[in-house]
Amino acid sequence: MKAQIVFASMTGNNEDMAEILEESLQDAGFDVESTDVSFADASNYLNSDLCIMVTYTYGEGVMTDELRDFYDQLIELDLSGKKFAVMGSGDKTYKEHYCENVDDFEKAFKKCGAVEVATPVKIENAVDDEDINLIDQAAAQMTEAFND
Ligand SMILES: Cc1cc2nc3c(=O)[nH]c(=O)nc-3n(C[C@H](O)[C@H](O)[C@H](O)COP(=O)(O)O)c2cc1C
Repeated sequence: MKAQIVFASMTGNNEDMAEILEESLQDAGFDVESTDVSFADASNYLNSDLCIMVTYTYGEGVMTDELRDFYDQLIELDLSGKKFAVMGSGDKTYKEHYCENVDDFEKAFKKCGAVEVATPVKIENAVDDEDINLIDQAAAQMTEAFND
């Protein structure tokens, strides 16, 4: 099974999440490709069974230009028959905007016809041991979805 992870990260927290998820999925037998959103083309999701977005949220939920460009590509795709998951790191001091771009991508994948196979993981800032458990649990849910 092929998994495509796209991550958006400025200071490394979301990149760390993506790396942990990548390892976890590889251990479960997935063939994983992980790409920085700056270099990613959303159409790559068409070649994978599991589509994953790991994203920051900056600017009180307003997407950065690179995230918006990627989002605009994604929203045009037909991802019927694909499975998806989203996760990200944000900061609760931004209150109602906490991890808002994670929610934006969750809605976008649903609009594209993909089926969500893991509970979104939202963590605060840097990854700690508890967060690693959450990411691993989400990876287990993703894996389970292919065993049904
Ligand atoms: C200027 C600025 C704006 C931010 N806006 C938000 C926000 O709206 N919502 C949120 O959850 N976190 C917000 N954050 C926190 C970052 O998303 C958080 O630190 C995250 O871990 C950064 O991820 P990265 O290290 O992958 O870039 C903001 C941080 C900065 C510096």
